[in-house]
Parts: sequence; C-alpha cells; structure tokens
Amino acid sequence: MQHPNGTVLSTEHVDLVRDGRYLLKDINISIEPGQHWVLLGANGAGKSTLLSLLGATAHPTRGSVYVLGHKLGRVDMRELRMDIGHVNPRHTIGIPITVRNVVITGLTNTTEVMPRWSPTPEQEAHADALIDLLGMSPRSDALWPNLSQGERGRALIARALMVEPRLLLLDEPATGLDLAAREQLLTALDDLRNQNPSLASILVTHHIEEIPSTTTHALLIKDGVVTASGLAENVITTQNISECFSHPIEIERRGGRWNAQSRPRERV
Ligand SMILES: Nc1ncnc2c1ncn2[C@@H]1O[C@H](COP(=O)(O)OP(=O)(O)OP(=O)(O)O)[C@@H](O)[C@H]1O
Repeated sequence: MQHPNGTVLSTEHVDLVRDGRYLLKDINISIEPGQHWVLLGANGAGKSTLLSLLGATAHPTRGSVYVLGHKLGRVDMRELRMDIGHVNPRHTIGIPITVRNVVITGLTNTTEVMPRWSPTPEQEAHADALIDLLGMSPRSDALWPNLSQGERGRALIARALMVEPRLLLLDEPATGLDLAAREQLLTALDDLRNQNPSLASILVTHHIEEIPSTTTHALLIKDGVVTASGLAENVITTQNISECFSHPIEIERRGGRWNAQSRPRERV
C-alpha cells in the first residue's frame, strides 16, 4: 500500500472516448487527504463519467489514473473499490432490510446481508456509531422501503463509510431531498469531514446550493473538458460558472455556502 499522507487520487492527460466521441478530454487533477472537491457541470458535461474513472469502475482510453497509490490497469479494480466509499442515490435495495443491515452490507458491498456471514461485535458497534453520526439512530430498525428519500441518502453514506474509506465519492447525494432533508444531509457531511481530517471526498452536483460549506476545492467541467479547477473560492465565481453553464449566472457566497441566480443578459 502507499504512504498514509500520499496523494489520494490523480489523473494525467486522461481522455475517455466512446463511439468516436470524447466524453472526457485531457483531464489532470490531483486530490490530497483532507481535500473535499465538488465537481460541477451542466447535464451531460461528463461528471458521472469522470466519477466512474475516479471510483475505479471504468478505464481511461488514454492517460493515467492513480487511485489510492495504484495505477488503473495494473491493479485488481474490485479490490481497489473496497477502499473507496461510493454513495449512489440510485442504489437499489429490493428487499425489506433494516437501516442497520443496509449499513452493514457496506462491509461486503452486497445488497443484502450475506448468508452464513455475520458481522463481528466491533463491526456492529462501528455500524451503530456511523448511524449515530448521520443522525439515523432513531430509524436504525426501520425497513428500507419505509424510509424517506433523505433517510435513505444518510443511510447510504453510513454504508459507504463502513470500510473506513480514504476516499468518499458522492454522486448527487441531495437528489430528491426536500429543503430540511438536504440541509440535514449537508450538516452530516460537514460533521463527517470535521471528524475525519484525512478523509478525501468528491461530490458531484449541478446545484450550487448543494455544495457543503466544508468544500475546499472545485472542478468545473463542460463538454468533457475542465474549464476551471483549484481552490473553491477561486473557482466558484460568477465568471467561471457562467462560462461552464453557458448562461449568465450571478454567484454569491454567504456563511460558507454558495447561491446562484440567473443574471439578465445585458442589452446590446
Ligand atoms: N457508455 C457510454 N457510451 C456513450 N456515451 C456515453 C456513455 N456514458 C455516458 N455517455 C454520454 O457522455 C456524456 C456525459 O455523460 P455523464 O453522465 O458523465 O454526464 P453528467 O455530467 O453526469 O450529466 P447529468 O448531470 O445529466 O447526470 C453524455 O452525453 C452521455 O450521453
């Protein structure tokens, strides 16, 4: 394995081509422990495609991707994925299992608790601690089909954390949440990051209001090309966001969070 303080993730001149079309072009990023990135871009910009490379679920057509010290293509991707927490709100669980068991399945990366397998008391205690961290203790025994969208989102983050990942990937975690549920989720993320100073994370969204205040860096992507990347306060600006979304948008930052408002086009 690699040095504990090493770069968590990096890409060098990465292209991803499908059916003769560039979905990603010349992507260069480097993510260190303790950094929390947001990936912003319009529909179809390439955010999920980039996340699938960074989460070791796809290979680049050209260039190199290093995840947790391993170069993709020279490592067992399945094993590598065990060290990455991946939160996908579209994760499907077809059977009625409890929140606690959903979280426990993070250890085996399965949709149900594996037959003839049971967690150790330490693993059970770890699951309970994560459920508590995400504010889900009162719903620990609730069945998955009976959970609200917001409760599911928080349960899935706890599930992703079971393997104590060094890298947490969040693909539009606030999708479908109402205002209160979104705010609870963002607070839970901020708490999680404060309690795990070496954790690195990447959050994908197209909503500026869904960026947690603990975000340190941002990457803007448009048509598969990075249009800006670096410290969040330098990247999430009126000019950069307007260019990335091809629309005049006014950006404001208040209390660590960002707001976006359409800016009327200037008359010519
Ligand atoms: N396997 C594939 N083969 C061909 N094209 C693909 C494939 N996967 C994605 N695409 C295309 O690549 C582009 C980027 O898709 P991607 O899902 O990464 O965008 P996104 O930024 O996550 O969009 P959204 O915000 O709508 O979720 C889209 O035009 C999509 O249709």
